Amino acid sequence: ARQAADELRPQLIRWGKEYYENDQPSVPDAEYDQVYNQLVKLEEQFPNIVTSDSPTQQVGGNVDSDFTKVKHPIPMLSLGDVFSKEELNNFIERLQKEYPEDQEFNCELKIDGLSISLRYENGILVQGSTRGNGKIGEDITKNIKMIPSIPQKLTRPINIEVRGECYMSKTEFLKLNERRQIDGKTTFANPRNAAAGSLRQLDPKVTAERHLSTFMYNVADYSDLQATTQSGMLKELKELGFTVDEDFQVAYTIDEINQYVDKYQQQRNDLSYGIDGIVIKTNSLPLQMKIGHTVKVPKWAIAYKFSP
Ligand SMILES: COc1nc2nc(N)nc(N)c2nc1C
Repeated sequence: ARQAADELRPQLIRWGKEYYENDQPSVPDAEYDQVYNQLVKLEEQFPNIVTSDSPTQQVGGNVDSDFTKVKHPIPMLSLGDVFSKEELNNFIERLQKEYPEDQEFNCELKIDGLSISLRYENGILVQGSTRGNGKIGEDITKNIKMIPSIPQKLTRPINIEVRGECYMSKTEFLKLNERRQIDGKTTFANPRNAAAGSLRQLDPKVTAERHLSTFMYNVADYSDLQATTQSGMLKELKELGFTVDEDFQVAYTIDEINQYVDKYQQQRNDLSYGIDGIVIKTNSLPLQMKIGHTVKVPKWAIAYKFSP
């Protein structure tokens, strides 16, 4: 097992660097996920083979030296993921076994973009950053200001840190790659890499011409919000001026969750942007706080990943 893990780890670290730092991965996400989960299972079986540099011990991503660094006051976590309905059901059942009061879930589309964090003081946008390694991100404030869907000023003068996904629509992606082909440049493998490459630009003018979009879905510090549920928080973010993916839906049973998953598994190709799965979250915000998170992921949320 140790020998197997010693082979998997460096490969995942190399792939991780390609994906997070150069936005040009050499393998499809599904292959990375599959090898990553092999390592997770090995480490679960033989905990003593876990090393501190193992990709399972840190949120992916690094910080490019060209950008000013930003320390996230509240770490930006990633999400645990499952790849089958059976695993999804197990996750929900385990959660409800530990927290019987957890009977209401918010189902959301998992946009295939890159995570960003936006900080507002008295309702004014003061900083935008990438997730980086979860604790330290890159300051991309100048680029963030070039994205039309990101409000420079909120409808209420509050202090808030909002997290979400920056993505490129399928049509923008195709147009960009066509242009790059004509200019004899390399093309992007998928919209996620195109969005990452466009956002992590040193020249904000380049970001401006890439027509990026955003959906905000989480709040790091929601002390100034009235909402007490995830679904209510999304509505409040919309009122504040953010763009929110309106496809979210509250579910009260595992069947309703599965119906939502099936619905968007079918509609996936008709959406104007790429999604790589569904995120199911405990809807009660106080309960989210009570359930908490591991060093890497919230324990009140799970990502159901679509097979490619
Ligand atoms: C609570 O943390 C998260 N929530 C999310 N929600 C949606 N809808 N999509 C995501 N990609 C996402 N990612 C993270 C880390």
